[in-house]
Amino acid sequence: MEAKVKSLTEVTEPLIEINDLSVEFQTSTNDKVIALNKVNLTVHKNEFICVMGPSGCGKTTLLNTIAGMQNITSGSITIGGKNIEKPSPERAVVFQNDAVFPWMTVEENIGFSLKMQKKSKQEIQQTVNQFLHLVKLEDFRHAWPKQLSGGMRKRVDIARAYAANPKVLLLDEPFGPLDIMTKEHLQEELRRLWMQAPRTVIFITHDLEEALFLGDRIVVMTPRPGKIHSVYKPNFPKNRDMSIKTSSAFVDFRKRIHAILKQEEAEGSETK
Ligand SMILES: Nc1ncnc2c1ncn2[C@@H]1O[C@H](COP(=O)(O)OP(=O)(O)OP(=O)(O)O)[C@@H](O)[C@H]1O
Repeated sequence: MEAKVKSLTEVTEPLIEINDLSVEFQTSTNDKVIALNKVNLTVHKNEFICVMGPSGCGKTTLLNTIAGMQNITSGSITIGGKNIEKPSPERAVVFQNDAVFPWMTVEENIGFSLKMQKKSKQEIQQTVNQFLHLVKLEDFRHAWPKQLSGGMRKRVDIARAYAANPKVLLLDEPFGPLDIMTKEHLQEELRRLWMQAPRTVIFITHDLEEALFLGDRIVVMTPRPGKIHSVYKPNFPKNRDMSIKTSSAFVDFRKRIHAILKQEEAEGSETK
C-alpha cells in the first residue's frame, strides 16, 4: 500500500508495479545490508515520478532494480505485467555522469541506440532531427562532446536515452554536478521535453525543489532500510516554468516535505 497519497485525481493505466520489493547486500565482512525493505509502489503510464530521501536510503538501488541491473531478494517488479529479469532497451538509464561517447558527434550519439536496433537510415535521421530540435542542439549536430558545455552534454545524454524510444526513463541525479542556473534551465527543458514526448519517468534527486518542480508525484523514502514514507501529488500546472517556485502552493509543499526529511534525518542519527 502506498502511504498518504495526496489528492490523486487522475487515474491512468498502471505500468510499473513494485510489490513488497526487498533488496539485501552481503558485505565483504559477510554482514547483511538491507537496502530496500518491502517497498510498494505503482507508477502509471507517462507519469513523472521523483524519488527523494536521505543518503543511503536505497534510491539508487531502487532505480537499478527497475533497470534490471540489480537482483531482487524478495518481492517483484513488473512492467506491463511482465517481471523484470535483466536490463532492456525498454528502460533507458541516465546517470549523474553523462554516458556520451567522446568519439561520436552529437548526432551520432543520439542515433547510436537506433543504429543498434538496426533501424533504417531514414528513420534514424528523422528521430535524430526530432530530438536535436527538442533539446535545441540543431546547430551542434556535428560537434564533438569535448566542444560542449556540461549542460549541453547532459542534453545530448537525455536525447540519446529518449531517442531509443524506451517505455521508461530512469534518471539517477542527472543534474547533480551542474551549477544552479544550468540545473534550472535543464529542469525546464526536461519538463518541456516530457510534455512534448510523454514517457514514464522515474527521477532520483536529493534536491527537494527539483523534485517538486519536475514530478507529478514525489515519493519520500525513509532512512535505511529503505521503505516508502509518503507519496505526494502536488497538482501543479502540467505546463510549468520556474515561476511556480515562488507560488504559495509550492512554498507550502516545500516546507512540509522539508520538515519530514529533517525529522527522518534526526531519527536516523538517533539510531546510529
Ligand atoms: N553493492 C553493495 N554492497 C553492499 N552494500 C551496498 C551496495 N550497494 C549499496 N549498498 C548499501 O545499500 C544502501 C542503499 O544504497 P543506495 O546507493 O541505493 O542509497 P541512495 O539512497 O541512492 O544513496 P545516495 O543518496 O547517497 O546516493 C546503502 O547503505 C549502501 O551502502
